[in-house]
Formats: sequence, C-alpha cells, structure tokens
Amino acid sequence: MNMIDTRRSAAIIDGRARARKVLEDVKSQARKWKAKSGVVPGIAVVIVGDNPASAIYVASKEKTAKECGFHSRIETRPATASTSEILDLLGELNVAPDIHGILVQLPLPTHIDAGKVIQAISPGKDVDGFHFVNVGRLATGAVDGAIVPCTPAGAILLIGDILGPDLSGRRAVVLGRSNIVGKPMANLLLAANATVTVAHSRSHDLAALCREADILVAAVGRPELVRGHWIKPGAVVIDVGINRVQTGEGRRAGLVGDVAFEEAQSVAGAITPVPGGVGPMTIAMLMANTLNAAIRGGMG
Ligand SMILES: Nc1nc(=O)c2c([nH]1)NC[C@@H]1CN(c3ccc(C(=O)N[C@@H](CCC(=O)O)C(=O)O)cc3)C=[N+]21
Repeated sequence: MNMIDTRRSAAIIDGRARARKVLEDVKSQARKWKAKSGVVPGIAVVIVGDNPASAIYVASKEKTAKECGFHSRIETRPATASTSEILDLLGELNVAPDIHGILVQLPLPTHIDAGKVIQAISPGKDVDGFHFVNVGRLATGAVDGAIVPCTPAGAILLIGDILGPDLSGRRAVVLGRSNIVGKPMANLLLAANATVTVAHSRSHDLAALCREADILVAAVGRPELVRGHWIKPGAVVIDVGINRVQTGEGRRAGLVGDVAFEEAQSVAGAITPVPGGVGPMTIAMLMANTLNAAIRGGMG
C-alpha cells in the first residue's frame, strides 16, 4: 500500500458555466443596445454542402443566437455551389443592414477557394476574425480593434480566470499553428505578456517542450496526444481538441480531446474537459463578437 499518496487532482474548468456567464452578459448588453439604438444584432451563417458535423454546429449557433435575442439567418448552399456563387452571397450579406456578423462554416468543399471566400467578408462583419485585417490587428497588438477568433478568445478568458490578465513571466506552449487556433492563441498570450512557444508536427521532443509550460494549449486534432508526463505539475491545460473516436481502442468512446484527460488531471493545476470546456466558449464568443460588431456598426 502507498503510504504517501502523491496524486493530486486538477481543478476542472467548467466551460459551460463560463459560457453561460458570457452569454448572460451578451444578452443584457444586447437588450440595452436595442433600447438605445433600435438595433437588434444579426448574424448570418453560411453553410455549403452537407457535412453532418457542420449541421450540428450551425444548429447550436442558431439556438444560442436566438437565446441572446439576436436576429439570425442561415444561408445553405449545395455542395456543388461555385466559389463565385458564395462570393455573390457574401457581397449581399456585407451590405445587408440587419446583418452585423457573417460566419462561413468551415471546412468548405475542396473545389471552393476558401481563402478567397474568407477575404470577401467585410472585416467589420468578420465575426470569426479570419480576415487579414483582423489577423493583422491582433498580430500587431491592436487587440481592442480586432475581432478575435472565437476559440482562442474563449481560451484566453478561461486562462485569465485562473491566472489573471497579466501573464508576465509565465511560459506558454501552444501545440498547433493553425490560422484558426494556434496562431491567434499565441498572439493573445503574447499580448498578455506570456513567454510563448508555438510547437507543431515538425517540432522535436514535444514532450520536453510541453513540460516547460505553465500554460499548455493543445490544438492539433490528435486524440489524446498529450500524456500526463508531458505536463508540468500545476500547469493550466487548455484542450482545444474535439476528436470523435470509436470504441474498443483502449480509450474512452465518443468525444476526446488532444489531451489524455485522466492522466493529465493528476498532474495539472487546472484543465478543461472535452466536452464542456473550450467548445461552449467558442459559441459564446461568437455571440460576443456579433454584439460588438453590431455596436461598432460594421466599421472597418
Ligand atoms: N467558420 C467557422 N467558425 C467556427 O468557429 C467553426 C467552424 N467554422 N467550423 C467547425 C468548428 C468547430 N466549432 C465548434 C464550436 C462549438 C463546439 C461545442 O460547443 N462543442 C461542445 C459539444 C460538442 C459535441 O458534443 O459535439 C463541447 O465541446 O462541449 C465544438 C466545435 C466551431 N467551428
């Protein structure tokens, strides 16, 4: 029998509860803004083709938008739609007075030029924060004017709840260098004064890099890649992965993150679960971005 129990247990970060709080704020601010200006925030979600995962996410976004008192519009196009048809649609939405936020659900069918589509969204309505103008604002530290991508925006809120807004002296490691999560996450951590390393599939000795991290953000889309012994004791671990796995592989069936949760939980100081962590925050931040876009009146 172990006389000394060295096991510890991380705080499990409740992303659903935090998202609810964000949404309550959004809802009350939207009500005030409507009373003052007569404007109801409006979001348009463009969905191309019939990706079943996309359909679920879009339904969830619409439901949350309604809960916030927003106007919402879903524009569905067949998988056979051309790039120019989508560009025409965006041209319409860009000038629609009742629409303040536009989101084109990714991934798009491969024959569509996703880069062109993203850059065709008016930066002031780009509630995903993927347009060059918003990317550039965030990267140059003009964070207040930027529309920040929803997942990193949600993650930095969760980190701030635990560590406070100033991350001076903290080592952060971001696993993954996507334009959607890894890069904007690194920029937000930098803006909060953290010392940031971005690691990815071509990095050497990921485990050793991760063990340096006071803040570890995993966003690589590899089920349970991050093991318990990769984690620095007491670290804040943010798991952005949403991986659907089958039963019978010696791991939990259903949804798993990029972090082996049970192992990590005995080492980390705080950790986000999957589901119930970063996912709900993503949708909440989308509503916050839409409200802010409405208040700014689609400027810039
Ligand atoms: N233009 C664009 N913007 C996006 O923000 C975007 C996108 N395209 N394409 C797909 C990804 C994925 N994404 C998620 C949002 C919420 C949850 C979420 O709420 N997940 C819940 C439940 C997940 C479940 O049960 O399936 C959770 O983690 O607890 C997950 C994933 C937004 N995405």
